[in-house]
Amino acid sequence: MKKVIGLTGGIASGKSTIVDFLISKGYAVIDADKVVHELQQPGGKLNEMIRREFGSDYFDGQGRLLRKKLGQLVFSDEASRQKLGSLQNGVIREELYLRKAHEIDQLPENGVLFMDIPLLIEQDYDGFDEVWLIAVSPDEQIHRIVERDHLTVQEAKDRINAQMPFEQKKKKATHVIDSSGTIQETQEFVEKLLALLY
Ligand SMILES: CC(C)(COP(=O)(O)OP(=O)(O)OC[C@H]1O[C@@H](n2cnc3c(N)ncnc32)[C@H](O)[C@@H]1O)[C@@H](O)C(=O)NCCC(=O)NCCS
Ligand SMILES: Nc1ncnc2c1ncn2[C@@H]1O[C@H](COP(=O)(O)OP(=O)(O)OP(=O)(O)O)[C@@H](O)[C@H]1O
Repeated sequence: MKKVIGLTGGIASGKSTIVDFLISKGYAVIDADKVVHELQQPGGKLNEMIRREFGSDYFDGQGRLLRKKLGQLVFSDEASRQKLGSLQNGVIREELYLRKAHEIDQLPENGVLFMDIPLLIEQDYDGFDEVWLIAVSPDEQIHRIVERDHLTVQEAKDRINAQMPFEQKKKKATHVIDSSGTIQETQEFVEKLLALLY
């Protein structure tokens, strides 16, 4: 039987790192952040919608969305975040379900599709055989965000606070992946979960 696994976790919990590992193992993966970025680029379904709502200050001369700039606005102002959500969420959801149907069609019998969706639990995405939730402490998230994205501690906290706390998300997860150790340790644990799938 084909399976679809949802992969989720807070910001900088290690989703992309696990996705890279799954791809290296030959698994099919839909990465929601990448899909959103495609939809936001010139010609994408969201590009013009965002320009109309937020103005051309958020675009460069080639019509590309200045994501960092829009991120600074929406993660420091809840009303703007909600406005962006009302604008984008329906289009994103529709695109993700379309791609999911397409990828499932391509899967071999007993194949597994992963969907990395950061807001999977917050936004009630469904239709998964399992949901894998990555665990990381807020302190570690702040540390990683500051290191990786060169944001201030306050900016890191704003992003974390825009998401549902781990304890609440845990209720909806079938498996929890601890990412507080080394990347290798996380990968070894993921290997164990993969082995349980068959
Ligand atoms: C605000 C935007 C332009 C910032 O772009 P940027 O390149 O700086 O960040 P990126 O898209 O890579 O997201 C990084 C992480 O931020 C978190 N995040 C993104 N959007 C949100 C949000 N609305 N609420 C809470 N956390 C969010 C996620 O953990 C995500 O993995 C962009 O994140 C966006 O359009 N977000 C809303 C779309 C969305 O819901 N994305 C999540 C996919 S389900
Ligand atoms: N055990 C671990 N497992 C996964 N990532 C780790 C681990 N230890 C450190 N990291 C680091 O944490 C940082 C964040 O990882 P990654 O970019 O994969 O997170 P993410 O959840 O995809 O982030 P975002 O929500 O911003 O898209 C990276 O710099 C990664 O190298």
